[in-house]
Amino acid sequence: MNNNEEFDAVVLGSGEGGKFMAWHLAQHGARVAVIEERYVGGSCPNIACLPSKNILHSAAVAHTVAGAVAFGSQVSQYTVSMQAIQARKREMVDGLIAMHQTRFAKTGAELILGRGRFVGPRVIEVTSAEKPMRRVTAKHIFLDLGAFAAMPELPGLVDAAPMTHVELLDLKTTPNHLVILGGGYIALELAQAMRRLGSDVTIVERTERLLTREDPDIASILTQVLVDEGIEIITGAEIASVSGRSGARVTLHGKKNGHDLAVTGSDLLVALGKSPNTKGVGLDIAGVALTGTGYVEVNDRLETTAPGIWALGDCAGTPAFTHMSFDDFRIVRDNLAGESRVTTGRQVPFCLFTEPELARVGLNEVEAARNGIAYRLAEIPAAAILRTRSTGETTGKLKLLVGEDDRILGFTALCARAGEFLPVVQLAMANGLPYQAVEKLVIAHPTYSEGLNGLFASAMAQARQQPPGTSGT
Ligand SMILES: Cc1cc2nc3c(=O)[nH]c(=O)nc-3n(C[C@H](O)[C@H](O)[C@H](O)COP(=O)(O)OP(=O)(O)OC[C@H]3O[C@@H](n4cnc5c(N)ncnc54)[C@H](O)[C@@H]3O)c2cc1C
Ligand SMILES: NC(=O)c1ccc[n+]([C@@H]2O[C@H](COP(=O)([O-])OP(=O)(O)OC[C@H]3O[C@@H](n4cnc5c(N)ncnc54)[C@H](O)[C@@H]3O)[C@@H](O)[C@H]2O)c1
Repeated sequence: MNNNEEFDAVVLGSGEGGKFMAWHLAQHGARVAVIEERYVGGSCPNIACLPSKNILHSAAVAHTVAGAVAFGSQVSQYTVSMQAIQARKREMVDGLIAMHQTRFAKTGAELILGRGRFVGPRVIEVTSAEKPMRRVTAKHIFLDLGAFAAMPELPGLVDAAPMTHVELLDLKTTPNHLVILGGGYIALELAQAMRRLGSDVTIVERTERLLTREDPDIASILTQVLVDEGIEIITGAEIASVSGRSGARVTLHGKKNGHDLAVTGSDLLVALGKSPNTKGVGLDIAGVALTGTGYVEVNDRLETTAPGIWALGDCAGTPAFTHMSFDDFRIVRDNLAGESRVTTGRQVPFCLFTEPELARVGLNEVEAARNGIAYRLAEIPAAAILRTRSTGETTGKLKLLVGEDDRILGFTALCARAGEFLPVVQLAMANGLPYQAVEKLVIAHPTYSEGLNGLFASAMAQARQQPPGTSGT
């Protein structure tokens, strides 16, 4: 006789994919438990997407106030209160947690707060400081363990007590001079926000330019925007050690172009990508294999090496976006219902929430060239979107890659509200529509997405003059 509590399904980690799986199964009558160590609803609402966008918005407001005179409003004096910014963010996060708790209660999925660890092939032990230990078991187990900020083994880094995004998003005061190690998503979004909130900011990136996966023209426009806002950007930096302490005075030491480099600031944020939360979970006991980089090994149906155990989201090596973890849920849900859905070939749209935003789906020029794919290129400046003339947001451009068969290969938007352009293009791509279908849409004037008419019309005009494969191939 054992004390294992028997469920139909157990979800380990309450992130995006996991919570939707739990709610879905519970709504359909299954007895479901969700084990969550710390963040009800996962990292997105607590310490990642939404808190960061909340603070980015406060920073955008500060930026608007600072530049109000250009819009005809004279603001004689303003101050930024990080305390007030944090209070607004906290209120949002508390509301999101309450929303999640309500949904757990409504669906009947039991939320068990504590850390889960396999102690048998299908048995998970849940421990917490407050509650007695529990052991749960189920026929179906879903892993949604997420990831944490990667920390390289640099001499002096641990002693410098650097911030990750978690601490930075909880700051009660603005740093005098924030140094950011890494120049990816987190760095660019938070560099612009903290600069707008009053900090000096230096980005220190290893590659030769920012945004190496994006086309050079796109990367260079956004880089210039950040520089114009007063952000110092050091690329091609090989950092070897760290001295001092974040919160007081901290220095990165290394080389750039063979010369010594030392970057000193008051505070250090490390934003060098993520590592999966797969250690100490007893996955070996469950028969769940890991990849060489520590992610849960899954096939393209998101099945792990242990029968009856699936993995979703960041921990499964899914592109690290909330919407991709959500799509993992839909794939597993449909496969459980007898469909045959795979992750291979799905769209991976993304949006970097700087101002202007950078959004993309499908190929850009760099990738098309790398893969030897013939394309026609159309592009228009953001200033051709007439709405941007009225708001003063004329920086950026839109780019469209069209294949030999007139299908859309990829779309990049660097402009105000860029992320909002994606679904229309995605729908056309997903349904294999020729690009002319988007050109024919009647789009309300003067919306930002009216720019799609201009971009796609430009592709048609070029097609008349230029046969496919002559641009960029
Ligand atoms: C600062 C920042 C901003 C971001 N902004 C965006 C954005 O704008 N758009 C976007 O799409 N993506 C964004 N992301 C990425 C996005 O947050 C992640 O890709 C997404 O949250 C991953 O979701 P997930 O389902 O994999 O798991 P998570 O949301 O990471 O959830 C995993 C959960 O599992 C729990 N857990 C782990 N191990 C255990 C255990 N042993 N026992 C119990 N519980 C456990 C964790 O506490 C966590 O709550 C951002 C990330 C960061 C850091
Ligand atoms: N808007 C969004 O969707 C959004 C926002 C934030 C984060 N995220 C997700 O979170 C993930 C993690 O974000 P991130 O910014 O930590 O990672 P990232 O992978 O986006 O960027 C890491 C950067 O660090 C650089 N780097 C690596 N090692 C270095 C070193 N030793 N010295 C200097 N630079 C170095 C890399 O070249 C890269 O530019 C992202 O990949 C993304 O999927 C998404």
